Amino acid sequence: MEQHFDLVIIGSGSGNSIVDERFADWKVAFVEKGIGPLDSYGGTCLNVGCIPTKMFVHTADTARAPEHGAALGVDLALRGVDWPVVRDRVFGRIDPIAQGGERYRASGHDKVTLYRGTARFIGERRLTVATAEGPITLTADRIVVATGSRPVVPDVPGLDESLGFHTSDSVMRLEALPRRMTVLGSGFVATELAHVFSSLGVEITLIARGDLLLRHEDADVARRFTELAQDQWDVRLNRKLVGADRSPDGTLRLDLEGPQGAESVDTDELLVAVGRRPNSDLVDAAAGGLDLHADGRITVDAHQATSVPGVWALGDVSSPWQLKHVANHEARVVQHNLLHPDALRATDHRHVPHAVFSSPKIAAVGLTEQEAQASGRPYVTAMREYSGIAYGWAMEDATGFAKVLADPATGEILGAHIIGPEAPTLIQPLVQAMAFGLDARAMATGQYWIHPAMPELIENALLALPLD
Ligand SMILES: Cc1cc2nc3c(=O)[nH]c(=O)nc-3n(C[C@H](O)[C@H](O)[C@H](O)COP(=O)(O)OP(=O)(O)OC[C@H]3O[C@@H](n4cnc5c(N)ncnc54)[C@H](O)[C@@H]3O)c2cc1C
Ligand SMILES: NC(=O)c1ccc[n+]([C@@H]2O[C@H](COP(=O)([O-])OP(=O)(O)OC[C@H]3O[C@@H](n4cnc5c(N)ncnc54)[C@H](O)[C@@H]3O)[C@@H](O)[C@H]2O)c1
Repeated sequence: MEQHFDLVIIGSGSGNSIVDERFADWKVAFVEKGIGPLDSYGGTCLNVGCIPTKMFVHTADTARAPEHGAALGVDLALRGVDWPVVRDRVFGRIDPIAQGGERYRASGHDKVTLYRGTARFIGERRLTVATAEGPITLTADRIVVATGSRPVVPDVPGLDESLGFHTSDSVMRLEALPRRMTVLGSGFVATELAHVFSSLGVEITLIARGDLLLRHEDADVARRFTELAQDQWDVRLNRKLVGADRSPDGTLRLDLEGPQGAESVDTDELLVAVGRRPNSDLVDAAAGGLDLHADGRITVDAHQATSVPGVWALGDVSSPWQLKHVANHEARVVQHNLLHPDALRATDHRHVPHAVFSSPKIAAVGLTEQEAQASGRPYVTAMREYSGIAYGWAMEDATGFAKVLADPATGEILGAHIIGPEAPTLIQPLVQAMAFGLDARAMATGQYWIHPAMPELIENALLALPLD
């Protein structure tokens, strides 16, 4: 069977938000293969990414209250963690949203058809979809590829499906909390989920291949985070996983190579979190004539157009930033460009912020100091500790700081990095300043800063910049 459409959208994550009432006259098809253990509709962020992880992080932060209370003279005790209640609160909210989104797409509009199955290009603007009822061919004037990314599993002897390891797709739905969990990786997913499970009482061993965790952060931040992680978890730096095996009693044995030679770790569950690869292969982008980067991302121009006229791509499948706010922005640009082909809009990737919701939290925007150094442009930095502001005294925070980088001549803010409580919220005024061209001096002195609130940390860091 063959069907022709005005528009086909592949992937129901950020792609799902493109079609609104302005497309009412368009004949549209959505294609979604299903994600996570339940083959859910709605993509990574909703089902297996940002939203469940942050719901678990908030729970984990709450479980850590006794530790914070002790520093303040408040004697709290964690009496227990009811994992099924924790887990079912999260997915009891998320799963119905995914189901509702799918129902709406499947039956919400006469001119919209939802196909469940994997789409693959078989030519320019020509696809085959493997549905439960058999293959179907779709052709379209316009196609949006929003197929996202998936966890990478490194090629290590024994690390295959029969081992029973987890990725972020499955680990949040564990039947029961294990006594021990080993996390392979040292990036966003590894450090956020290590925080979640350790706060809920699981002994964490974290295996990193380098000597720093979160090594893409500003080096001062990555060093501070690595020190603090070593106080919480059994962190094995400079290690390589070379083998994995499960014994008959269920114990997983992981063989490592490190600075002291061979060693092994016994554990109950393994979480593999070593990065995500773009799903351009699943959609056979090359067969559709789409140009690819060496790392598999689909090549797009400033308007999110691919190398094939009429085909657009957005989000993790094409973006070097695997972040939901970036995918959302790109989806809005694609939406505009579909509706206004004669007045195309470009994406704005100038000041992309990110946050890591671990313990402690981290947030950043703009250049790291190592990037500023490599760029050769003049810069100055200033750093201020939470322990130097009144609210930091209130919290007894002894480890957090904010660091800012600026152009010494103009005061242009080049980068900002915060590690400590509420970092993802605290960074936002700096993102705004960079986006709207507010310089460091004007930002610090041209407005009131509520006393004694946490943003005084930013005010103090900006005031400390040695500008010309
Ligand atoms: C654990 C975790 C936590 C995260 N936390 C954050 C966070 O706090 N903040 C943040 O900004 N970002 C976070 N991210 C990243 C964020 O989730 C992604 O950047 C974002 O969801 C990407 O959106 P997308 O639309 O590109 O892809 P997706 O949302 O992944 O959508 C792609 C969809 O396409 C489908 N698909 C793939 N191939 C095909 C095919 N051939 N045919 C049909 N369907 C197909 C998939 O099943 C999927 O549903 C997190 C990611 C993970 C894994
Ligand atoms: N808060 C957030 O915004 C958030 C949270 C989670 C995920 N994400 C997005 O999802 C992406 C994927 O997350 P991630 O943590 O899987 O990837 P990542 O790129 O953040 O980190 C991967 C880590 O694995 C390490 N690594 C790579 N290969 C390895 C190997 N063979 N053995 C051991 N370590 C290895 C890398 O050195 C790196 O530290 C992130 O880059 C981010 O864009 C965002």
